[in-house]
Amino acid sequence: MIKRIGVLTSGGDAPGMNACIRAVVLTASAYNLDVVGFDHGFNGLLEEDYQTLLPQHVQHIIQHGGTILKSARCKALHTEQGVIQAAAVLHKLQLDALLIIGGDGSFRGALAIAPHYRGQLIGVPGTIDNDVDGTDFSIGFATAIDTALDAIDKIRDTADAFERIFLVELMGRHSGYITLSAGIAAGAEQIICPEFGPVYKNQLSSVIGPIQHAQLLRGKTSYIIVVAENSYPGGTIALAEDISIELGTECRACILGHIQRGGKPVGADRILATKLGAYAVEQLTHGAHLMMAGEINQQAVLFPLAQTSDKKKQIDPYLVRWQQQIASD
Ligand SMILES: Nc1ncnc2c1ncn2[C@@H]1O[C@H](COP(=O)(O)OP(=O)(O)O)[C@@H](O)[C@H]1O
Ligand SMILES: O=P(O)(O)OC[C@H]1O[C@](O)(COP(=O)(O)O)[C@@H](O)[C@@H]1O
Repeated sequence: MIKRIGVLTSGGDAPGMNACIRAVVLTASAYNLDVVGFDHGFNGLLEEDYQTLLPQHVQHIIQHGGTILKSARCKALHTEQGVIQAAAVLHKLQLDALLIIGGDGSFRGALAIAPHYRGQLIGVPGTIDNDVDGTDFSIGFATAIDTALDAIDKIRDTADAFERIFLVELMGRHSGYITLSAGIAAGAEQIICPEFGPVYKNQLSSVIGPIQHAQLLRGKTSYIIVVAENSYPGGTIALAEDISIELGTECRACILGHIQRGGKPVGADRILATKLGAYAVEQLTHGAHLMMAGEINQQAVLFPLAQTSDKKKQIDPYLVRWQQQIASD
């Protein structure tokens, strides 16, 4: 029988985290559980920076981006002393469980605390990157795609008007999910992301060839390349400069950056966040431990936290093939 649970948001914030906190608090209240919210991710846990969360505290937050609990990365949790301290605080506050809304890094943090903690640990995937195994989508991904699309569509207007080549850099530290999805939905002519193989300096033929082909044989005037961050030595601005030199044509870069993390969550993220937040609390009452609450084929499922970090989550191979063989031709 659990009575008190803690909740925190950790790592890159994602639109829909507030909707998830709301679902956690409302569901916990329905099961007569007390909820304590830690501020600033694991930092709040280590520093005992927390607040009691009641249903009235989560009123009208479902539509807001960011997170009312704040998010952060926490260096101290990478140390043995840090994880022991985290477990000690959980025991001190008599918390029977901790619910972590974050990405695979945050779940590694939970796994590090586990050997020292007597209570239950459960994760809910919240990251725009959608790079967590064990769930079709993570909270925030759908909104980030729409935000990126809004920007890329606007860039298309000016690219068309000036007949320019544009590089648009999108987020995703280790995964091309955002880049592939936004690139497909925007009708980008070319996509550069880790899963498509590396692009090396001074070996730009794989990038330049398709541009020339599109210009000469297809009469393309504007040309948009979406690029995942960290895809090129020196970054996307350097890539734009190198392409300009090779082609002898102006090529501009636009770094979308943290704009992708903000904004009102779209409906799909609010629904996913509500479902997974509620499901995670219910599963805690059934004893779930070291699990992530994910969604596969529209079904809420539990998935071992230890396997969420495998970084093997595949981007859609059908869309990859279509993009490489048909759209980039
Ligand atoms: N191996 C680890 N051991 C302990 N804590 C970790 C570990 N990996 C990540 N964390 C904690 O989780 C936090 C968030 O992880 P990060 O990878 O930055 O974001 P995300 O959870 O969105 O993937 C880190 O700042 C750190 O506090
Ligand atoms: O805001 P920061 O610390 O610069 O981090 C940027 C990174 O965070 C993200 O937005 C989200 O990543 P996580 O959810 O894994 O933390 C990445 O796409 C990006 O590389």
